[in-house]
Amino acid sequence: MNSQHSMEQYLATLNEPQRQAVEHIEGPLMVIAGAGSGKTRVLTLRIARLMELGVEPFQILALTFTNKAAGEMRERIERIVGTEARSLWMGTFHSVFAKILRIEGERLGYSRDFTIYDTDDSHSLIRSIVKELNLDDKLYRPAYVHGRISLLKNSLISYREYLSNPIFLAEDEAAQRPHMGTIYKMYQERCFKANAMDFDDLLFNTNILFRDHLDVLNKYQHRFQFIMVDEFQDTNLAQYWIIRKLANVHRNIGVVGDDAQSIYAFRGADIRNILNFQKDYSEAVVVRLEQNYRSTQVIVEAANEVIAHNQHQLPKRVWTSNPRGELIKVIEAWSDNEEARLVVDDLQEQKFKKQLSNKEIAILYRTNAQSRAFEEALRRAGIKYRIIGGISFYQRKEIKDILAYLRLALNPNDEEAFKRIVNFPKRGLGDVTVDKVLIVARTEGLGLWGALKQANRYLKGNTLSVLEEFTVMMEAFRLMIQERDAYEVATEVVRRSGLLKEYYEDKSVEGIVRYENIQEFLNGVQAFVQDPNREDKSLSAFLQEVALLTSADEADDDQEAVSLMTVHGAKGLEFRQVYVAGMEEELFPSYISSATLEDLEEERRLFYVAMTRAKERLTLSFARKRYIYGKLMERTPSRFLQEISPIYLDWRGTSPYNSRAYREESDTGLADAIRQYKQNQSAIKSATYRPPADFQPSDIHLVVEGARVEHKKFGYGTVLSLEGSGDEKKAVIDFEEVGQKTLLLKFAKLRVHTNK
Ligand SMILES: Nc1ncnc2c1ncn2[C@@H]1O[C@H](COP(=O)(O)OP(=O)(O)OP(=O)(O)O)[C@@H](O)[C@H]1O
Ligand SMILES: [Mg+2]
Repeated sequence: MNSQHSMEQYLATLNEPQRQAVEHIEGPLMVIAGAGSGKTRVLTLRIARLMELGVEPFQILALTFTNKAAGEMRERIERIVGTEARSLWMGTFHSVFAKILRIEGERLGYSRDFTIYDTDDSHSLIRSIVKELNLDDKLYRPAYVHGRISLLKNSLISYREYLSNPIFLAEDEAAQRPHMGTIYKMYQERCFKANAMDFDDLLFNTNILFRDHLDVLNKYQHRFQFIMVDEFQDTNLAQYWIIRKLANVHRNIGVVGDDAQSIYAFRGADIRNILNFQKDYSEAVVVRLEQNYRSTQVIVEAANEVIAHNQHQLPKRVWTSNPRGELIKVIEAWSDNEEARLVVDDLQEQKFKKQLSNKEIAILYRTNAQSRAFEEALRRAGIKYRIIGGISFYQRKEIKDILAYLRLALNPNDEEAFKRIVNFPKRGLGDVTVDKVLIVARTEGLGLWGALKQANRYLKGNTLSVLEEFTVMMEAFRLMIQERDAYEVATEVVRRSGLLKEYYEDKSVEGIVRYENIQEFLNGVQAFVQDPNREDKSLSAFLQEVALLTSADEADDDQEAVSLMTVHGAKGLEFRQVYVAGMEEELFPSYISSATLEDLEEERRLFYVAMTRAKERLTLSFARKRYIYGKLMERTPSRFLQEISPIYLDWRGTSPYNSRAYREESDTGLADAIRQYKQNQSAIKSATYRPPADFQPSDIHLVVEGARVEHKKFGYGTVLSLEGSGDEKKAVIDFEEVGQKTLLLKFAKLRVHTNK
């Protein structure tokens, strides 16, 4: 009774097309609509309504962009229909189909405990294959080869198809990499032998499973009466085929997306899936949402203007009845560091003026490398922030070490895990021994575990006994897994493996941090097993969850922190205030992407995504000079800035001297900037005479009396005098912001204007 009431309340807030989509029951449905028009909301309410109409939660499959998005959606639905919502099949494509492959993977020859290889594992495997084949590792760089294999798999091209179709070979030959097919084949075979799947295999193998095992397909086709996909524009072929097959019986497939926000073509996402959908489901009800509920008029209209520059797009109108709102502020800085300072100045002012909390603010950038300057500026201002994406907790060395132990305990054929930890902590087992084991495993078809068990046939002496000790230990872990939960196993593994001792005894700063991280990791495993909503508390379930975390999943929403992330990571999210940094040519649009029209259009969609994350206020910033690979380079403002009419912009002109703030002396950030500009002007000018190596990070030989230097923390300064020599060399520096300091050059990491 209560719950129905709230469903009705929700329905009452919807506009007409939204209601039509929510109330749609049977048959295919496609909602293609602009940013902020309520697509995700419609999808959520439709699920709740279906459940209210009596559809069982396990009959509904909903695929989202991040696991976090799935969690949030589940919570919302729970508020309407109650705890039943927990039994919905919801998550990313990868996590849902990994779950199904755990259950059905034996059909394909994988055991239940298969490992999911992460990018590092894949790269390491490729590196060893390239080495074995004696190929040029510059030509066959792991990241490149992996990208190529990934794209092939996401386009459902197996290595067999690759090898039997001259088209692919011709492509790679043109790129002077004729051995790509051989590497692809070996890569797949090695993964299979190691009982491992990489990320792309989760989709690729699901397709094979459904193609070759009709009884399995049939089971899931009947189970999932309703299938829903958010962010449909970013599905690739492998994903499209999975849902197409699954929906074949009931044909209740509902997709929502926005072609203007398609930003994963580089990973094989294909907007044509939107067109295919209309072909495959000609009876589909197509709903268009045009009203944006998220952003101000200024933001909506400016975003429309930008995206209109793309030739390839479906015609679409987006409007809003929200207030007109503030103009889009453009911040122009002289350097990347100053850009960060000005942004943080503005952010502080806004926080104060509008009583914003940190979590209502986001700073977005095109590449992760841009985060450093913002982190520093925020830290200096004492503002809490969190980086979403970047190096995640689970990517840290010490955590990957524990995970490798746990993975190997669960899947004793996991070669990449084995290579990582067989000699860590140090046991005196060298590469030669490791290679021997792996060669026996491969050539005799024993698999890694078989080869380990028979080590006495091909090893002897101390090496043999150490390796046998290792094998016995892993065996003990293996037995434990069957009886104990993930937490009990993890604590035992951390202790017995010697990992805890290794880091406990390391009293360097890094060692202490690593030790703490291990504790933190164990806390995480404990929380996992204590979660009352979780039925499966096994190590296997835990490892699966960790392997499938997307970078956006790690954000902790309760935290009172400003969010820093790439634009890609911000998809689907919204914030009251958004800063988009680095609006410069060759950065946004990125250097690689301005090459072809198609790439440029993808960058423009990315910028459209960035702009439309903002609810109330949007700020765009760029720098006139920026360090690129350690060199200070001249920058040109992004063409995207020109694509917004001046009527939407608060751009204070190209010179800070013209600015209102300069005249009023009210904007401290800008006033600082101007001061610094004046002081640096001569240095910068002279520096441009010998581009591009005008700045030399931390070269102590260039620190001479009178030199202008920049310090990470203290900012700009002038060297007054020098003392001592060699490692003891110190400089007395007069910093503009913090005054005089004496620094030991060895540690100071100064950037020096050579001033020649
Ligand atoms: N009918 C409505 N009344 C009030 N608020 C709404 C309505 N529809 C959507 N909203 C709000 O508008 C915002 C955007 O909605 P939502 O995130 O569902 O849009 P979206 O189309 O999925 O956006 P994106 O394309 O960025 O993923 C949310 O804050 C949502 O709660
Ligand atoms: Mg959405």
